[in-house]
Amino acid sequence: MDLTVTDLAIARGGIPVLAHVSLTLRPGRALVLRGPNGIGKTTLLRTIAGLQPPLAGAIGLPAEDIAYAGHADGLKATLSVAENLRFWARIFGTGDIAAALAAMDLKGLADRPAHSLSAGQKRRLGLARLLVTGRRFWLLDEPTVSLDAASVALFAAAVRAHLARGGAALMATHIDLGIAEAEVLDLTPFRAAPTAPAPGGFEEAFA
Ligand SMILES: Nc1ncnc2c1ncn2[C@@H]1O[C@H](COP(=O)(O)OP(=O)(O)OP(=O)(O)O)[C@@H](O)[C@H]1O
Repeated sequence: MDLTVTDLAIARGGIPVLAHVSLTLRPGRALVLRGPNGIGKTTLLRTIAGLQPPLAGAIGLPAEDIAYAGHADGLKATLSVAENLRFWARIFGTGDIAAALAAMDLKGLADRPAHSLSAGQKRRLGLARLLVTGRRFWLLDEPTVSLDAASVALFAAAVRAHLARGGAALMATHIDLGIAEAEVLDLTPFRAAPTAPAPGGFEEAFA
């Protein structure tokens, strides 16, 4: 089954951000969302992940097929790296954390409490969590923030392996991940038209 977005209109803080966005993401494919700061990449990902409703349009894919990794890493600070992954593996009904530890080079940190990790190590753990979800459609918001070059390469390899297994990835990122087969969607043309000012102007509207 594909992830389909049809004629989507979305808002943030009550203000329309994007309109008429349509896209299709097929298993085995990656799509990179591009556009200037504030265009609405995060808002689009949050909407597709089911974290906020769209203003209009349709999203064709059950939320249970989606794993979302946003800006917050969502780690349990007092649990170790391995315990964090086991926790998520249980939530998602999967078992094996060894492959996730290996994929993001976390074996040597497995017993360290999450709160003691560096920013990049925390990010690697957050991304390793994707691997234990067992979900096919990954929605990733700036996944490489804080990662060094070696970790970006590890992450790109994990995404490629996911695609090869029939997974798919929709990613907002400003950097080139080196995933040559990824398609790019520039959201700039979909910027929503500014809303009309209220009759009587600002002062009347807020009087
Ligand atoms: N919590 C919020 N409340 C109200 N408005 C917000 C909030 N977060 C973001 N916005 C606004 O919503 C619009 C879209 O923001 P969004 O974060 O989706 O953009 P983005 O393309 O992901 O940006 P960036 O590249 O800077 O991460 C922007 O105009 C932004 O100022």
